[in-house]
Amino acid sequence: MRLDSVRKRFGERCALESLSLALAPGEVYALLGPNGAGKTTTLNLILGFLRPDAGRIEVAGIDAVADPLGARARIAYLPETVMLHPTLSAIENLGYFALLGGRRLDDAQARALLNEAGLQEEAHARRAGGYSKGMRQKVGLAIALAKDARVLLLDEPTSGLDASAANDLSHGVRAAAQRGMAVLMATHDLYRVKDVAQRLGILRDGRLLLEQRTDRLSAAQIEALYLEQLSR
Ligand SMILES: Nc1ncnc2c1ncn2[C@@H]1O[C@H](COP(=O)(O)OP(=O)(O)OP(=O)(O)O)[C@@H](O)[C@H]1O
Repeated sequence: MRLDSVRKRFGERCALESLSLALAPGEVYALLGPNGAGKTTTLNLILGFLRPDAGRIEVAGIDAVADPLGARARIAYLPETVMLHPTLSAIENLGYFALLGGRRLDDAQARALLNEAGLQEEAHARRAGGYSKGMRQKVGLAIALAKDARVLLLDEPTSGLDASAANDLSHGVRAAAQRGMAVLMATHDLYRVKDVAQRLGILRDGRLLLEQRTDRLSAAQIEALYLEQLSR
């Protein structure tokens, strides 16, 4: 997936100014930035919910501006808040949403995906109405994995989750990358970036200030780098 010199304005306000990003299959990229930096706008442009004013967006070789539906068919998306049918179980929710996407799952396939996304076995057949936010996010990730997409987009996937749920979800995100998906994750969770992502980018006022590999950085160094960039 790649973005080349993408610009997006809302009236006078410039949400993105010449943003270029390239992600390889199997790579997890953490997009960091303060509120209003342009992270959600970036995801909405890739999803085709917004049109750029300038620049190119390519998803799995498809021009996402000219063919947003074609691109979206190759994208799985996990929003910050996952909506599930409260009276259906995780297995039933997953089966329902996978079917909407054209894929019929049997019970074993559904359970395997829920395990991969980190949802504990005892919750698989329970009604989703009683789930915590972390459990709903995990079902959302399983739904995303079921789509067999080339690109996975996540918007603040661990916001509001406890450490254990956030850790399980991070594990599921890595599993998605191991399947060969290019994963772009907008996040404020600086301490988890190193565990999940191979690269990070820091966005502020619609500009990418810095891109860096995470392997040689500690979590504390990532936080220091972030704060230093934002104080400039
Ligand atoms: N539909 C819209 N109409 C007008 N302005 C918008 C719209 N969507 C976003 N913006 C503006 O564009 C800028 C980028 O917003 P965006 O939501 O992409 O930031 P963000 O990095 O996702 O922030 P957060 O961390 O709070 O989710 C902000 O200044 C925002 O007010």
